[in-house]
Amino acid sequence: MSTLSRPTRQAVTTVAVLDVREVTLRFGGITALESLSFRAESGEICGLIGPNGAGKTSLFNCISRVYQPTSGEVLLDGRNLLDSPAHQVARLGVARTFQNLGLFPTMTFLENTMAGAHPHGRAGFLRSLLRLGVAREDREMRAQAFALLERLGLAELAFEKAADQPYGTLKRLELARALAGSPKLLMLDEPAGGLTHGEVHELGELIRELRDELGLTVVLVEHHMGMVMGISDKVVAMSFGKLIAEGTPAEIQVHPEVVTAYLGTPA
Ligand SMILES: Nc1ncnc2c1ncn2[C@@H]1O[C@H](COP(=O)(O)OP(=O)(O)OP(=O)(O)O)[C@@H](O)[C@H]1O
Repeated sequence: MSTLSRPTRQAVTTVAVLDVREVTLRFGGITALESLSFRAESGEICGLIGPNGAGKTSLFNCISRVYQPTSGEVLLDGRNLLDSPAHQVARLGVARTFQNLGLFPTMTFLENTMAGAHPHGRAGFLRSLLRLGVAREDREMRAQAFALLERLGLAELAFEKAADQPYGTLKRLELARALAGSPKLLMLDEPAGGLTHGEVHELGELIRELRDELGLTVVLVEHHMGMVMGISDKVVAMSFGKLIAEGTPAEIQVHPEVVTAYLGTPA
């Protein structure tokens, strides 16, 4: 009989894709975020809710390095994002959309989408100057951008300018632009804002499908409760810069502190 002992089960320590640790953000006398912590696990859609001024956008801005937290850490796959300069965050795998559409109106759908892929350009500055390898990379980027537009049902608009297109269409284009950077973490800032009821439902479905197809982890800031509760695996609720509750959509909807934060009175 073998003397080898049975393999012991190793302790499994999971590293969250996004791990926000005790983040505090102050603007002079205003505390926008106070010692806020939460995790988004791999493949999770994590909804972030809270009344106006709760600090949701400030938190987004800390994760995407627009703001420098006063203290705390923001880890992406275990690596502190705050150690990296803002311009490297996209390259590390973080992409975001904006409340007020961060698109270039005079550029075509294809060009706008390709703009999201630039952080991954491998040609390098010197090679770019010498035009070495740039043409091939450009072709690859165009093909990838076109495939994304196709996936989002925008292929027929590839050579149209973004200006004057319907808002719902531009929201999809912004999603294409964010995905062009091949992110692991996709941060969506009020994607349902300004959309019709039907468009919100479609967008929710699309976000879930893209999460599955591309293996994304998604953080979703949204006031549209139907969308948040419909597609999130987990919901994090904030009020006055603090986390007040964390749980499944069903748990959060009846959480007394969440109800109080929204209604202003205890449930
Ligand atoms: N650049 C800034 N300078 C000063 N105060 C700021 C700044 N950005 C945000 N704040 C303050 O921080 C707090 C949180 O604001 P934030 O915009 O993050 O909230 P929010 O939850 O995203 O709100 P909304 O749902 O209305 O977008 C507010 O009191 C806001 O006034």
